[in-house]
Amino acid sequence: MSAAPASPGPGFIPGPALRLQGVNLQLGATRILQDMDWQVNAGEIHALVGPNGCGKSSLMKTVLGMMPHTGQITLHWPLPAPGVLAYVPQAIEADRTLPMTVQDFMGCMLQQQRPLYLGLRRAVRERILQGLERVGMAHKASRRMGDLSGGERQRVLLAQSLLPPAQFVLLDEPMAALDRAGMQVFESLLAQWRQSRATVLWVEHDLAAVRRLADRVTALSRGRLLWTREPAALGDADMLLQLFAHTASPENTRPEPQQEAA
Ligand SMILES: Nc1ncnc2c1ncn2[C@@H]1O[C@H](COP(=O)(O)OP(=O)(O)OP(=O)(O)O)[C@@H](O)[C@H]1O
Repeated sequence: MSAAPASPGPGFIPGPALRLQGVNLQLGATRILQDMDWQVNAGEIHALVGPNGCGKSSLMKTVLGMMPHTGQITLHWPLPAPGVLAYVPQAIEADRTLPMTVQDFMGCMLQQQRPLYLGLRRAVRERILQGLERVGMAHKASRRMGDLSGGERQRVLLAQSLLPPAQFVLLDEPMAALDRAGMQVFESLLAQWRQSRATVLWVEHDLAAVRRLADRVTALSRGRLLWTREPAALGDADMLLQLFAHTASPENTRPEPQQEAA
């Protein structure tokens, strides 16, 4: 069962609705996304599921405008001025030798109006610490990014998505490296986004979590949209078999090489 939507808090700007029409993405000879017509409602937590390599992250990057797609992608913001978008990528690599602390990283994300080597303004530093506090990472603010564990890095990625508060949130496997306490933190963030009526697009492999926490779920297979349903549909064994029995890879548009004659 999906969690019952909490009533929105006062003063929140709701998130946008998202619409894709005839979206295709081809990189080199590989068709990554094919003929995507899809809609995400304003203010819903919408999960994207499917086998490895089926195109979930590519779809998310396409929505973010990071991919050379064809077709139309529209965000219907409820206010005349666009709001804030937050993105938690699947992973970031941090060079251990790079002297960039967690606090510096958060400062870059906040785009304060002066170079980092001049230091963070006190007000910015306080906001950063509040964000890190929210994910249990305030005590690591002075650690180098390259020295963090995978789960710690994931928590910092979640922290940067909180500043400033966003109305459209894109999460690519945000629970992948989290321990049990980290998962609870993530669930509380989801509840916060729900409360503020943010639109959340959430790529996830943990189908039990999706069933429990999402409002709707879309399944992808080999770069195509398979279905959009209520999360309870994930309890249907036949549906899951249909989804995961497929091989994951998108289609290669190049013809297979011919066997040479003996
Ligand atoms: N830059 C690229 N050039 C060519 N192919 C790419 C590129 N980026 C991704 N792909 C291919 O696109 C397909 C979809 O990748 P994508 O990362 O979107 O899958 P995914 O569903 O998010 O997988 P996972 O669950 O493993 O994270 C994969 O087969 C991948 O190899």
